[in-house]
Amino acid sequence: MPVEEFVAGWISGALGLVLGHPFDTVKLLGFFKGMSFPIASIAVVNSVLFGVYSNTLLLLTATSHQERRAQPPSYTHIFLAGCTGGFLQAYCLAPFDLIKVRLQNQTEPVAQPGSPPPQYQGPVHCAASIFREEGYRGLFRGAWALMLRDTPTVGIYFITYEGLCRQYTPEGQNPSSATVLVAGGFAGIASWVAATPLDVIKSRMQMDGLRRRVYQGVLDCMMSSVRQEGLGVFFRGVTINSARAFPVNAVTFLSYEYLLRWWG
Ligand SMILES: CN(C)C(=N)NCCC[C@H](N)C(=O)O
Repeated sequence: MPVEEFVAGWISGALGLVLGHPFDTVKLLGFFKGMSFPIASIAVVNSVLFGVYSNTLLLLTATSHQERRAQPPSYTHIFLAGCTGGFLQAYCLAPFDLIKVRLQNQTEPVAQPGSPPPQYQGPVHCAASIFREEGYRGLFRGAWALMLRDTPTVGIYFITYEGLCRQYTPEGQNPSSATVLVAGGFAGIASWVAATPLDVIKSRMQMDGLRRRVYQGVLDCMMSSVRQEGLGVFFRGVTINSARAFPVNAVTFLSYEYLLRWWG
């Protein structure tokens, strides 16, 4: 199994993360002040995403990354490989994402002088507390919603990227840097616009069960959210998700493409 796609995915995920840092800091109230946890999580998850995507395409089309410009895979194959990458990335992402959401939803993200300490004092403390209080399965709370979010939307991510690259690149050639940046940025936006409804539900499922269970499952969470807040609930955060998605994914794809070309 070729491993360079996993390594390129890891490095490009880390570079994208640095660009997404200001947006995540806004969203997460200082959670990303330290960079080590996000690098350890997002970069590893990105490595799984790109590595599984490329190896699934290799299985489906018998072409390596270098051969794919001359023999472009069909959009059906790209979508299926993207969905496979999305499904497996969701499994790896689930515990990290749960920790992120739990920390994000703390009213006091860091200890204030004179006030009681926050429930979770950092990512490691948060993981240990969830494990202690909710068991191993607790670390995977909301994982189904995450898989439902990521499986189709990562398919959309790679279809958009490939579609735009093909549109603006002469046949058989590698896309230019500008094309890769624009296609990667729009791939990020398209996938996040599609992912936002389930992203909202996923976060609610991850917060559920902290004191008592509110939702019976993903469907129940969707129905009661719409009943109480209307259909607009599914678009909460779509603007910041899209604003973050463009630069993060432009840089992710650019570095991924160039690393693979460089390793040749
Ligand atoms: C849930 N969605 C939209 C995705 N997983 N999209 C593909 C990768 C996104 C990239 N790692 C990012 O953080 O923007």
